Amino acid sequence: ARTGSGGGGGAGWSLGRIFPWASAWQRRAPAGVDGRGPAGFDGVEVAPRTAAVAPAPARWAGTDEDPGVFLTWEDVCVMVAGAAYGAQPVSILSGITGHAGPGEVLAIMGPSGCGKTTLLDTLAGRLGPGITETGSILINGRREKLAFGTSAYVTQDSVLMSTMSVREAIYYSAQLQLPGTMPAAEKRAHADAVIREMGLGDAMDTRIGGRMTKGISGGQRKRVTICVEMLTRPRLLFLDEPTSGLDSAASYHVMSHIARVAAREGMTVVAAVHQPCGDVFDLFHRLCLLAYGRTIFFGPASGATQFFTESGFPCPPLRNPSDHFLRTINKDFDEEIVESSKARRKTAAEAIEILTDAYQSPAYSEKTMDRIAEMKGIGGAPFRKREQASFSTKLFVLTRRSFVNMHRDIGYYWMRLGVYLGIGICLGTIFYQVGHSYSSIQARCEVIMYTTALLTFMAIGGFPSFVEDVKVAFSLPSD
Ligand SMILES: Nc1ncnc2c1ncn2[C@@H]1O[C@H](COP(=O)(O)OP(=O)(O)OP(=O)(O)O)[C@@H](O)[C@H]1O
Repeated sequence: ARTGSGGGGGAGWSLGRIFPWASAWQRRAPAGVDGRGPAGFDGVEVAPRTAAVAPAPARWAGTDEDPGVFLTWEDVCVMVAGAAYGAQPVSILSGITGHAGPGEVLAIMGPSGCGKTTLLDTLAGRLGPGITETGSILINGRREKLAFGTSAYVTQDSVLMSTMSVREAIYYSAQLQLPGTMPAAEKRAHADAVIREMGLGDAMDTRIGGRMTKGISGGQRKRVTICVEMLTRPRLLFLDEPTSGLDSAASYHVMSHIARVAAREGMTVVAAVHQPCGDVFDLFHRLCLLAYGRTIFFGPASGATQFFTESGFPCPPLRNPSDHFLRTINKDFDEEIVESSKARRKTAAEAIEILTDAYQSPAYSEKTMDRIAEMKGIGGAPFRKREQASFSTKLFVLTRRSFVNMHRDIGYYWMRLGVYLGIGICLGTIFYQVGHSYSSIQARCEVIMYTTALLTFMAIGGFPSFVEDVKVAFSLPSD
């Protein structure tokens, strides 16, 4: 199997050669981790969390200068203005507290609409206008806006250029995001490795496609988006529904790869996940379970089952624990009655109250607060902006990509070319041999006016492509 981007020793090239900033990580990583490199996606068996993704300290030992990203948030509340004019603001999140550290995967779970994406957006500093937040969100104990290349966000809806192939989409991103000093061949090798790690080897040359043209599947699109964001090996990675649209095997391989990279390189991963299967759930180090904007549970993922059992909602035998958690706390469907070990069966609304109160007990919430206090004392130097492509490289790559995109888009380029030719022939024949008399001055002015007006109006036809370009530009990590 081909080794991955951080493969190190066993690979023909090393992470340190590609990412100068990563050499220190590589040196620190234990031989067993480094020498192996991430297994390919295709059919390679990956051991569960206990073996393949050990807790962070075993893999990642930060230094004073580079302790990794310790993200803490306390009492985070998010309010959004009501839809009607003058309506009261609506609370989306209230009093959310938690933490995530290097080498760990934190899963945010909860019923649909509970506030998972809002929490991710809040932590990533991406809340839109009209939404207000309160509370304290700190990185290594200080307020810090992470510099370019330090954090990445995989959104729920992937924004990709429909005319590009998988390989091209990732190559162009690699050219834009990776350091200008890195040779083009290494960028390509790194992009190829990341593509294979995500199990996209067979779809490399397939067109991404969009609404009008069929291309890769929804699950493959998701993986392409993850590839694009993981190219720079960010220190903090936010993932919104990384496994949506994937079958259980693909979900497991994608998440296990992310967890392995996190453990090896000290990456902090915060992922909003809908309905993980048992194997995927086992990959999570920590779980933040939300219901209707409130915390139901925050702590080691392996401790959630015990928490539910102690609170009177044991997981029935042969049921996936994550299914059990979500069924217990989903009150969208009134008829749902959850099974409780206590005498009376409970409604989901009652279950949520019981679990929320149970989580406030010192055994659970105080542990979280203690860990947050520890993380706030980590300190370390602010994260430096990572090197990226030069202005001239960006200009060249973006111009080239734009031309490739335009000439492949029949509606944008070829049809308009046909229309221009038609208009040219019409105007040419109408105003053929207008002569040089005084009356021809008027005819010449008309030609200029028609040509200018038509060119202006025809330019509007390019607007949809421009909008697509803008979306892609905004989805890329900003400088
Ligand atoms: N800008 C907004 N204006 C009004 N309500 C909003 C806004 N953003 C989010 N909400 C509401 O906040 C709640 C949480 O939304 P969010 O997208 O965070 O949920 P989610 O848990 O990610 O859902 P899903 O799993 O279905 O993606 C929802 O009820 C949603 O309707």
